[in-house]
Amino acid sequence: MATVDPVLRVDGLTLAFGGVKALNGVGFDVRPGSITTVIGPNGAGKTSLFNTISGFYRPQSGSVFFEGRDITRLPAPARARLGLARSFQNIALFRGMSVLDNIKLGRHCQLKTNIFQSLFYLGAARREEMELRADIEARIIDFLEIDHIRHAPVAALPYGLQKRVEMARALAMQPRVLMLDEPVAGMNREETEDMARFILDVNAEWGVTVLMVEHDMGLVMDLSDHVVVLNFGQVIAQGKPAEVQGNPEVVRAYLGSGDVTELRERLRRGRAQAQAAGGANGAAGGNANAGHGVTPRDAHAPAQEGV
Ligand SMILES: Nc1ncnc2c1ncn2[C@@H]1O[C@H](COP(=O)(O)OP(=O)(O)OP(=O)(O)O)[C@@H](O)[C@H]1O
Repeated sequence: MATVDPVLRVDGLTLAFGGVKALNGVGFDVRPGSITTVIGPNGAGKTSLFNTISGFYRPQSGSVFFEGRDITRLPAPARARLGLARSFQNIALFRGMSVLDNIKLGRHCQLKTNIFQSLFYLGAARREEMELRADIEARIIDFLEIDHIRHAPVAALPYGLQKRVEMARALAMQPRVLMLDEPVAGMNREETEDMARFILDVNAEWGVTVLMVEHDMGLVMDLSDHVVVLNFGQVIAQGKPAEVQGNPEVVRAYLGSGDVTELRERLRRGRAQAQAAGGANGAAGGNANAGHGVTPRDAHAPAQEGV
């Protein structure tokens, strides 16, 4: 069977803060068109990894390849221009600006004209601005169902909508790889389901490869094609969701870290589902894939408690 070249390759990344090795020889491939998720207990190195891939941190050793090109030394904006866009764990929007203006800022990194020309609406800049506006309105705003808030200041929006606007801004960069840092952190159930649907649609309908960091294990299992598990700055397992879920080393890493919040949450969800089913089907309580209102990517894998 022919092998597919990875759209993103991380090779032997090492990053240290003083004596702390946040990343220690991290390597994995992201297949084009996939949803790949990085998980791991608190302090495992997930944020450091994201910051290194997107160009905010410079590793001491190792390389990042994007579509076969070594981008390890490229600054973050140049990576964004190549098609590597990201959102942040803590929302990084201009809160006083409208939704539309925030989204437009995302697209400016792709414009041939500079932002000052755009401001004064000169010649080609004006045409490009008009095309930009039409493109944004037609595609991204419609797609993310934020038409009704396009002129609202970001600060006035509920958290879930702000996260959606952040995703819209990242999409305005026309990425080939979209990096999402904890896309559903702090969201309620309904907001999480909406975001899960958008991630799946961005991937399936727009053909955008997704690389995300996420703690919500139900979402990870539902959405991911490939899961990479970090612990103490090293990849300790990777594979299909069901494979890593049942991996004893992964279970040990979560228990050993004392990071039992997620386990508690999974048990709580399981109990809630069992109650909702009226206790008629005891198996429902053990299925962490249920409850997100999306179809699991790894639909043929056995649903099991693991991580
Ligand atoms: N700027 C920094 N200065 C010093 N140490 C840091 C810095 N950033 C991260 N670290 C350390 O590097 C290690 C990895 O941290 P990182 O934030 O990447 O983990 P994480 O998996 O994202 O954690 P969490 O799930 O809690 O966000 C930790 O030991 C952390 O204390």
